[in-house]
Amino acid sequence: MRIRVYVAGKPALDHAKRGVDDYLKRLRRYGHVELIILKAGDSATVSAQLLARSEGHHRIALDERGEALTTQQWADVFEELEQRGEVKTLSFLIGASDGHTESLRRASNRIWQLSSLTLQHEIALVVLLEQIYRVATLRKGEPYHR
Ligand SMILES: C[S@@+](CC[C@H](N)C(=O)[O-])C[C@H]1O[C@@H](n2cnc3c(N)ncnc32)[C@H](O)[C@@H]1O
Repeated sequence: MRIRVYVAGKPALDHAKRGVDDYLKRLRRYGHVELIILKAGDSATVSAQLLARSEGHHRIALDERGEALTTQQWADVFEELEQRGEVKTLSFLIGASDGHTESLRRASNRIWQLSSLTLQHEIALVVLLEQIYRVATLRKGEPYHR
């Protein structure tokens, strides 16, 4: 199962860029995780791009009001989707500064939060990549996840 992470606008904050590069590099050992950077814009434009680019994928929208799961629960969902074998691409969708549109929410398979705090989208991206990395190490029984 491939994992794609969609975000609008290239990370501009220095600390976020370093975090993104670090986790993408670490994730190379664990298979297909791809970051796709879309054109920045308002909520409606970004949500429309996210929907178009993730057509046919299993969509997980990231939203501070979403379902709060533990890292182990994320790993269980990844495992279950892989076992079912129906999902070729799992896509995480990060929204614009005004968040996702209602139609994107409705078209998503799941809506997950990273915390109940509102995060700057580049910070949300770093936290998301770190969790994807943590799940990968957890599933392999590696010591990073303690
Ligand atoms: C600045 S936030 C948008 C905040 C916006 N006021 C809202 O109500 O959604 C930009 C994007 O970062 C992501 N994000 C920010 N905080 C998050 C959190 N705690 N959990 C999950 N995603 C988050 C979401 O994808 C969100 O659409």
